[in-house]
Amino acid sequence: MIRFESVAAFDEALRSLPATDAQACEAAASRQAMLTKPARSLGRLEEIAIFMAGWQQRERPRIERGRAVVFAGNHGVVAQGISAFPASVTAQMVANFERGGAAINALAANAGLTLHVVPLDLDHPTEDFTSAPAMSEAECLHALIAGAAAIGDADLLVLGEMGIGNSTAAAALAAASFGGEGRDWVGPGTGVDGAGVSRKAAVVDAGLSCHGSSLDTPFEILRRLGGREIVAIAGAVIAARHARVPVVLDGFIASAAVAPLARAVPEIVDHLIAGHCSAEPGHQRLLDRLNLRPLLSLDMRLGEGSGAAVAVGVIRAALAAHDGMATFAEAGIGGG
Ligand SMILES: O=C(O)c1ccc[n+]([C@@H]2O[C@H](COP(=O)([O-])O)[C@@H](O)[C@H]2O)c1
Ligand SMILES: Cc1cc2nc[nH]c2cc1C
Repeated sequence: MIRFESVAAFDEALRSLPATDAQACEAAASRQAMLTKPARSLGRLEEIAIFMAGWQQRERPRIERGRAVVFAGNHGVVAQGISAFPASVTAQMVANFERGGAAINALAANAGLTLHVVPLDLDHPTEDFTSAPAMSEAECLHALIAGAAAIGDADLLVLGEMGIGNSTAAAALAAASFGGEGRDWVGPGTGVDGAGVSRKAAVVDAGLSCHGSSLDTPFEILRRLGGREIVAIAGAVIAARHARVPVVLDGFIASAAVAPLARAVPEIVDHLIAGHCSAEPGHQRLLDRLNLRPLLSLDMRLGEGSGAAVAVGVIRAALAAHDGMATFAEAGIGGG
């Protein structure tokens, strides 16, 4: 279990990532080649089965302990008028998750996932990143630890978030990690109008200029511009990697949590699947920078793990074909 007891421990965890199991990948690829279908005719379903085999270290991967985790956090930058909703909605939606009434409750159940909701100090929003670091070092480490602790004993992990204002923080993380200005990464989020989108761009630019050359390590980018739920996703991604647990990322904000990590260590994405491409305009660009190809593109822009949970249905389909199909030899079919 990864500890994140210090910034040095975080850096060490990020720089000592295990690789996929090449033997299990080879075994799964050989099995795919023997199944009763023209070579590669199941397209990305074949790649998914091989990906899952590598991380689960077995020729026939399974999803028996699929787990969705939704982290929630509040953001000081909401004071800048950058969301269509007030910060109070974060806690109200957490209560909705706990009562079972949100989209992710229905979609996690539909995908055969247990759902775990992790509210992170909602009564204490982060600082407004246009004038101060969003978090202290201790607060950022605490959020990383909460993320790592939430992975449980999953054999597939879905990561999502809830946090009014976090599409602005996500845009700032993307810009700090991959370059560009606020306007290259912002979008409507929960539904602000054109003037709101321009305000978001100015807020991101103000954050970038406030923190300037201090945005030089993954930890400092997360700490200065992120939020607790975003940092927790980063912690969960690193912890899952050390436990060799494949991860399905949700939308723009979940992807932005990985951006500071990927800038420094591009292979952090090797155990990640982008569940979908959200309608937030920066998401496709961000996925391109992360070198991730989304499974679905359904014009969703909800967050809370919803798009990733829908994508689990595709992953289950890939494993069902991989495990259940007959080989040419078993079926007595020649010429394959
Ligand atoms: O996942 C996405 O791509 C996505 C796109 C837009 C909005 N959201 C959700 O909406 C909230 C952030 O939007 P905003 O406008 O408050 O910054 C947060 O709770 C996210 O889960 C999520
Ligand atoms: C209602 C609502 C639900 C959400 N789920 C994730 N982000 C959200 C933002 C709002 C506003």
